[in-house]
Amino acid sequence: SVKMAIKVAYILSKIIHKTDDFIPTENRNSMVHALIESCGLLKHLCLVANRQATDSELELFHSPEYLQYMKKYNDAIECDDSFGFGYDCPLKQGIYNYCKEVAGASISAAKMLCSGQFQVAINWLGGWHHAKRADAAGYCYVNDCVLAILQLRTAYARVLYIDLDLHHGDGVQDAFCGTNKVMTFSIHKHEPGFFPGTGSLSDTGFGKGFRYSVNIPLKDGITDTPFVEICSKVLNEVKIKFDPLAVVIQAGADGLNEDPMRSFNLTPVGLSDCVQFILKWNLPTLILGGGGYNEANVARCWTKITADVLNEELPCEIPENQYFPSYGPSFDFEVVEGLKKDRNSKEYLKSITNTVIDNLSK
Ligand SMILES: CC1(C)CN(C2CCCC2)C(=O)N1c1ccccc1/C=C/C(=O)NO
Ligand SMILES: [Zn+2]
Repeated sequence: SVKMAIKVAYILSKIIHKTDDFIPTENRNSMVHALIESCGLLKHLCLVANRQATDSELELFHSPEYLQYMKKYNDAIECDDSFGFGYDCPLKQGIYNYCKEVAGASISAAKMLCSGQFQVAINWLGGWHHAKRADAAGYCYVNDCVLAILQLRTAYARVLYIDLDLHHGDGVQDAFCGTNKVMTFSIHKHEPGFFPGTGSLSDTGFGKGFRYSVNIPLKDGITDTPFVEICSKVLNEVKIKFDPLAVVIQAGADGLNEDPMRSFNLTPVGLSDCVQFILKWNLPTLILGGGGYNEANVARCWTKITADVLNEELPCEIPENQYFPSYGPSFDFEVVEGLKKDRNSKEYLKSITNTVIDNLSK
């Protein structure tokens, strides 16, 4: 089928290397951008210089005390464990500037969609879905997903949030669990003791938001085909029932094979197929990053998603770029499908699909 060329906004940060300091990886965000650039994709994108979020923009979701605490420690080098900081979320110098940069990028991307000038906006620096109003969690300090959704809600009456990360998008679900203007859909690993522990089948929202939280809890080992199949089946029902006017996709890549999380057997093809299924709706769509700790595979995945959004071909091999050695020994774009045992039986997948679709039709 002939695909129309669509206008795609891509948020550029001048301090992208600084954002790498706040994820437990080496140069991840810089590698993503360098690979996208070396594949010649920037000329097809509308590059938007990032603008840091203001304090008042961050306060649209986060508590002033929480932000004040981060501001205070922005220049310091020690911290205590209040507000969720401490082991999982070390407070580092520049933390507040990092939050403003990342949140600003997701808000800027959302603003591009509100202007009606773009069909898709991409911010690979964003996707930090665990952060709470006054609590850092799961290595997330500012919930840029929530701030982007709030921005989209100024122009769109109903916004759908879709979380493809290995982990449950709890911070976003909590933020909107009481409203029927934002539906949150999250497909994730759900096993005893696996972070954050929420997002079970019975986790469907409260009050006015009842049945506006959709959760697909999975076991280890799922592969591309059943992942794409369950996503498209349930999202098809979500589209009919909720009739969204804008969409936010968190494309966290820690479900890929060879990720240190060692959980799912996904490849970039599976994640990109999910994104393509959603883009067929022709709705204003914001694409964010998220988890993903095998830097080279995250870069391969998000570069493939960017190329597929543009309907542009990828080169066969990894082009010369600053981080070329990280792509050895294959030096190509392929991430092979994992061989871990798939603990999601056909019966299990069928039963959760039916339950979720039943919930949607009540
Ligand atoms: C500290 C990191 C983020 C990294 N990591 C692994 C991967 C590579 C080295 C250890 C984790 O398990 N983490 C976490 C620790 C505590 C709670 C949550 C997470 C991850 C959240 C996430 O990805 N959400 O989408
Ligand atoms: Zn994750």
